[in-house]
Amino acid sequence: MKKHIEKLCQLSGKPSRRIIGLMSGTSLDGLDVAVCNIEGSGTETVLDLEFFTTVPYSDEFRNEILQIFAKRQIDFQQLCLLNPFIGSTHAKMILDCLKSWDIDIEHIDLIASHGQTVFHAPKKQHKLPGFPNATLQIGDGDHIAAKTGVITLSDFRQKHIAAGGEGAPLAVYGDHFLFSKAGENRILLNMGGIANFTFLPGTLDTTKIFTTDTGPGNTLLDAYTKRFYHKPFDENGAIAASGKVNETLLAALKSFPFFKAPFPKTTGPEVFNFDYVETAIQQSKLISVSRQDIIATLTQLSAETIADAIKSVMNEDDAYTIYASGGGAHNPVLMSGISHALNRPVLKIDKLGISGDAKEAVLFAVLANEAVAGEQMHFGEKEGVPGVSMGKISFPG
Ligand SMILES: Nc1ncnc2c1ncn2[C@@H]1O[C@H](COP(=O)(O)OP(=O)(O)OP(=O)(O)O)[C@@H](O)[C@H]1O
Ligand SMILES: CC(=O)N[C@H]1[C@@H]2OC[C@@H](O2)[C@@H](O)[C@@H]1O[C@H](C)C(=O)O
Repeated sequence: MKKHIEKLCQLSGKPSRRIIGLMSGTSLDGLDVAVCNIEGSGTETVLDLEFFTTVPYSDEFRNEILQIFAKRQIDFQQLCLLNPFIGSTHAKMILDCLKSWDIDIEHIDLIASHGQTVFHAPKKQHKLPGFPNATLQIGDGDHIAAKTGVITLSDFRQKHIAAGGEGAPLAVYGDHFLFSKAGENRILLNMGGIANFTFLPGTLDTTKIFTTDTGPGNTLLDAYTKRFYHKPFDENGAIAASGKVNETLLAALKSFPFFKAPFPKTTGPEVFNFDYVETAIQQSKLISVSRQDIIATLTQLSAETIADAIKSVMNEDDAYTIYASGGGAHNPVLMSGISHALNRPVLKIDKLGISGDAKEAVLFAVLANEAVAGEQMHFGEKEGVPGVSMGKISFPG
């Protein structure tokens, strides 16, 4: 409708936009909601993170998603129902947040919704000849736009795939626009369910920017902490700290093909799940491993595979600084494991003035800002960072 197109043009021309960024990641812990005021675009982007919270998912809501999450065989009706249900539930969560922050919805320009990843299948993983990289996020943006009355951008990953990428990691764009710094080589490490990092060269040469997933962040730790201790996660790494790394099991876990494949690559809980760990336990022919030793070993697995991935692009004597974000940055055992393996400190991204918990939600606000007001991006021809705008536009009426 013409009035919506006109509104979009007007938003595009504004000096700044107030955008809500939403992320619900592979940990299924809740919906991250970030109210951002964004000026400019590209490397001129200036971000003011006004409000942030994580709205926790109820057990019922999480269990509905878990029925189809990262599974090869599912009930198709469940997938169909969840697409509008997640969209409407996220819309309600946004409206509740705005109420609690005393923000009038009229003062929001755009909503940027990641949706819920339910399956991720890059070619390197599915290996089916003739089929492309694929990923699926649900929680349709039309439901968010219709329920909030705000133009909504969603489903960001499909364009990345259409332009030759694997649909992830997308953090690299926001990382470059917000955190590239002349004179400092930076590694921006995010540890959610899955871990990934962005390398930002201090030369600001965008063709040297690099990003990849590294493998598990917290997903295996969460799964085994729930199984053994009936707790959602290993708070502050306390269980890992009480156990001992089992080197035989660690070696079996690290011998998995994903870790041998070249970078960049992406992955998800489709690969890193109970089956993967149980297979490694059987291969190790261990008679018994205590539950705390399993948690300690899985924590070390995340730490070492993150460090190995960083070592694949950085030499030991290179000068660079690591800034960590995501829930894993709250786990001191994981953080010190990485620091030890790389022989350098791992700082929290909060040092750069942004909450590490908010970073991914902010990213989607930045991507929506780019789609509406950005110029062409140039990251060279290499794999993983196509210079394209992302996000589909849903009008409210
Ligand atoms: N205090 C803490 N101690 C240890 N781990 C923590 C702590 N707080 C959060 N975490 C971990 O962080 C996880 C949530 O991280 P985050 O919200 O960054 O993941 P996500 O965004 O869902 O995942 P992804 O980035 O893979 O999509 C929790 O499930 C838990 O494992
Ligand atoms: C398919 C998908 O949802 N991938 C997520 C997941 O969680 C972490 C890692 O795997 C990353 O590749 C990605 O999310 C972040 C936001 C990204 O695209 O940068």
